Amino acid sequence: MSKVGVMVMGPAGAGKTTFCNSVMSYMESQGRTGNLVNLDPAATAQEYAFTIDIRDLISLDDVEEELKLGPNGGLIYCFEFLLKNLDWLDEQIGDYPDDYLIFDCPGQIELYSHIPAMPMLVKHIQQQLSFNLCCTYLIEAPFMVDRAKFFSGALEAMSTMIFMELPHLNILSKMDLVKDTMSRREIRKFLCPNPQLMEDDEVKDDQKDLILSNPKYRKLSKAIAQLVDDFGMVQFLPLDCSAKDQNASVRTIVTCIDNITQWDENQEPKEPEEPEEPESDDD
Ligand SMILES: Nc1nc2c(ncn2[C@@H]2O[C@H](COP(=O)(O)OP(=O)(O)OP(=O)(O)O)[C@@H](O)[C@H]2O)c(=O)[nH]1
Repeated sequence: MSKVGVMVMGPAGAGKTTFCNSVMSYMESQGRTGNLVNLDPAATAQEYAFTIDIRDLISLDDVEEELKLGPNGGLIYCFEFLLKNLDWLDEQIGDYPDDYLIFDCPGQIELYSHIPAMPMLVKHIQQQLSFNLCCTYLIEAPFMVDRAKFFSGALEAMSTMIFMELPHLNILSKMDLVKDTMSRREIRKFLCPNPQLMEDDEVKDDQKDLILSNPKYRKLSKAIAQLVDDFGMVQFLPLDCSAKDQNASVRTIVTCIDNITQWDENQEPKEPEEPEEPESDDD
């Protein structure tokens, strides 16, 4: 039996909730059971019901109203409140020998870059609740319309990977929206990119002034591309949740998650080890 958790992270509107629903639908089609955990205190209604919902503990609306905080300050307050009430989360998660939790996270990227609440939560779920966790980081494919933006997105994903210290999968979401602006062949280069990509980038009209007046621009972009490549983490998996056969789109991703988290439905639960008898002084 396995306890597996998938943290679904990424900027606002990247398609995290849609992806969570697609994973649930795929798992259903495979006769598997997953549970959705909503960690977004500002979430709205969605397709699959949340099994665990942070809004049952605290909601952003209440925090904004009672403490007069804005949406970002309110979100951070909600996470700090959750960290002070981890026994609530423990109780909600329960102590099942076998569990597959999909955590739908908020879209504020400061949670993934420097605010310690999210890594602290991750450590608690890993260490106190014994879940094998992995992070999926979604970035919208249509934003990657040029290579400089692509590498900037890759840096953002890399920063999350370093901050969370979790096995990490990058996902290019909304692949269906790419076909109007860039051919599929073009975007496929980004799935497994290398610094050479910066060499043959077209200079777009609206960037010409910037580039011509600042020759350091491309040099800097190339240096960043090299850095991302040196880290060797820049592979992206494509995702298209609008596809008729959504299951096909998430199958590869779920298989990767299963491999990373060592999910195994057939594994027998381990017998708890007998504590060793302390040696008697008489011996
Ligand atoms: N065309 C297309 N649209 C998508 C896809 N995935 C999500 N969307 C749309 O993108 C919008 C945002 O999707 P969400 O799943 O709510 O994104 P999110 O990352 O959870 O958003 P926040 O919770 O606000 O951060 C919605 O209108 C979705 O229908 C996709 O694969 N293709």
